[in-house]
Amino acid sequence: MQRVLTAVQMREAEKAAQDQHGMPSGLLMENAGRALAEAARSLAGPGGRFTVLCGPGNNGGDGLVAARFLLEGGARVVVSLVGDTGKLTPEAKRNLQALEGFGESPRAFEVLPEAGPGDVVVDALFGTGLKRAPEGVFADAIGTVARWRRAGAKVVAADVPSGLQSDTAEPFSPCVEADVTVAFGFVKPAHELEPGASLCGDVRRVDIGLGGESTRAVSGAELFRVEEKDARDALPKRRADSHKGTYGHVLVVAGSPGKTGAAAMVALAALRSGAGLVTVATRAEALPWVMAHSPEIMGVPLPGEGPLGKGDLEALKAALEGKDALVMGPGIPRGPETGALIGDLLASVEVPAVLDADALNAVAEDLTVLRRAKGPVLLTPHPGEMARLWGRTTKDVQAHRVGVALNMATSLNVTVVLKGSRTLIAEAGGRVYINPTGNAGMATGGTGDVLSGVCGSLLAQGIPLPRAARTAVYAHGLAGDLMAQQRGLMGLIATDLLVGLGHVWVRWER
Ligand SMILES: NC(=O)C1=CN([C@@H]2O[C@H](COP(=O)(O)OP(=O)(O)OC[C@H]3O[C@@H](n4cnc5c(N)ncnc54)[C@H](O)[C@@H]3O)[C@@H](O)[C@H]2O)[C@@H](O)CC1
Ligand SMILES: [K+]
Repeated sequence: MQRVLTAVQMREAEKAAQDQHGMPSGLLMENAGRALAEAARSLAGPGGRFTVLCGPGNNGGDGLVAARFLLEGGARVVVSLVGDTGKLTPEAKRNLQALEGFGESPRAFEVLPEAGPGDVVVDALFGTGLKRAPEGVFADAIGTVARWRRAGAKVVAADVPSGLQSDTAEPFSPCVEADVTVAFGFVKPAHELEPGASLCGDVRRVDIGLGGESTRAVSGAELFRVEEKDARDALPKRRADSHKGTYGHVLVVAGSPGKTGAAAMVALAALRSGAGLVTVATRAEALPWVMAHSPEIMGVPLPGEGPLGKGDLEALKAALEGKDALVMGPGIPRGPETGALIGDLLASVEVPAVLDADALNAVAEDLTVLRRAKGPVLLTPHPGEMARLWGRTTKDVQAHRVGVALNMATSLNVTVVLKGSRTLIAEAGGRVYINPTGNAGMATGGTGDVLSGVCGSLLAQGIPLPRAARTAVYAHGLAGDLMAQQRGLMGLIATDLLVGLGHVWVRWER
C-alpha cells in the first residue's frame, strides 16, 4: 500500500535515508530535479521555452537542478530566483553555482518573457516547507504563473503546488494550480485529499533514493492510500464446493414507511457483494414494500409501532441469532430511545456491526453507548453526520477530516469511514487510509445505503475490520467510476452502483 507522508515524516525519511543508506542529501535533490526536468520536457510543445521559478528553500534547489538538466538537453531556459537570495539553503546555493557554470544566471521574474502555448513553467517556489500565505513578491510570482497558464502555458509543480499546504491539502490564497505535480519520494496529503488534489493536476510520484516503504516514519498518524490490489486481494475465493452458508448471513435493520427503498438498497448491495443470505428486520407495515423490491430479500417484522426503542431489543436479539453481520440505520424510525437500544444491542451480541445514517444520529446523543459493544463496530458517517457525532459544524469536520476521523476511531475503539470526496477509513490506534475511487456523480441519495450494504456483506463473509471497510469503500467508488462512464456524472443514481459492483467483481475475479 502506498504511504502518504506529512512534512515532518518526509524530513524523517530524508534523515533515515542519510543515516541508514548513506544517501547524501545533495543526491536526493539531484534525483528530484532530474525527474522534475523530465516531467517539464514531457509537457512542452515543439520549440517551447522553459521558465523556472525558484524559491528560497530546498524546493527552489530542486528547480535549479531541473533548470540545469533542461539546459544540458539543449532547451531554451530562463530561471528566476524569487525572494532573498541571501537566504538560500546550502544545497540550493551549490546548485545555483552549478547552474551558473552552465552559463545561465537567474533574473528577476518581473523581467521574464511572457509564456504561452507550448511553453512550460516550473513552479519551485515552495514545497513542504511552506509556513504561511505567500505575500509580496511571492504572491506576485504565483499570480504571474496563473496568467501564463491562462495564456496556454503548462505548469509543472515541484513536489507541491506553491501555496498549497502539504499536510492539510488546504490552499492559501494565492496558490499555484498545476497541470502536473511531481511528488518526490512519497505522496503527501496535499496530493491525495481535496481540495489540494484538484490543484495538483496529474500527480507523478518519483523515486529519489529515500528507500521506499522500508523507511519507516514514526511521528504522528500513519497515512496510506488504498490501492486496488489491496482491495482485490481481500476478497474471499468462491470455492466450487461452497454453499450459501459459506458466505454469511447479513441482518439489515433499516427502512420505514416512505423509506423502504433505503432498506432495499442496503439488502441488495449486500446480496450483490457476495453475502449468502440477507434478512431485513423492519416495522411490519414497511416490510412487504421492502421485500417487494426483490425476491432474494428475506424479512422479519418488528412488532410494535413508531420509533425503534428499548421495546425492540428482544426481537432484534432474536433476529440476530445465526447472523454474521449487522447493518443498522438507513431509513429507521428514530426516537428518544433509539440510541440506548443500539447500545444494549451491541452490548449483547458479538457480530460485527455497521452503523449508518439515523443509527449514527441516534448514538450521537450519547456516544458512550458504543464503548459497551462486544463485537467490532464500523461507523460510516457523511460529514453532516460526523458533525453531529463530534458536536461541531460540518465545515469544521471538512477542515480537519483526518484528525476528526482518527480521534473518533481511537476514542471509541471503532473503525470510522468518513465519507465524501476521498473517503477516509480510520482505525483505532493511528492508521488512516485514503480512498482514491469515486466521483461527484455519487453525490445522490442512496449511495451511502449501498456502501453500508457492501460493508456488511464483506464482514459477513469473514473479512475483518478495518480491511473489510477499505475494500468496500474502494469497490463502491470504483463501481461509481465504472457506471459514470455509462450514465455520466449527472445521470448516475444509487441503484446503478448495484450494476457497477458487478463490473468490479468481474474485474477482480479475473
Ligand atoms: N525531504 C526530502 O527528502 C527532500 C526534499 N526536497 C525538497 O525540499 C522541499 C522542502 O524544502 P524546505 O524545507 O527547504 O522548504 P521549502 O523549499 O518548501 O520552503 C522553505 C523556505 O521558504 C520559506 N517560507 C515558507 N513559507 C513562506 C512564505 N509564505 N513566504 C515566504 N517565505 C516562506 C521558509 O522560511 C524557508 O526558507 C520539498 O518540498 C522538496 O521539494 C528535495 O530536494 C529532495 C529531498
Ligand atoms: K512547488
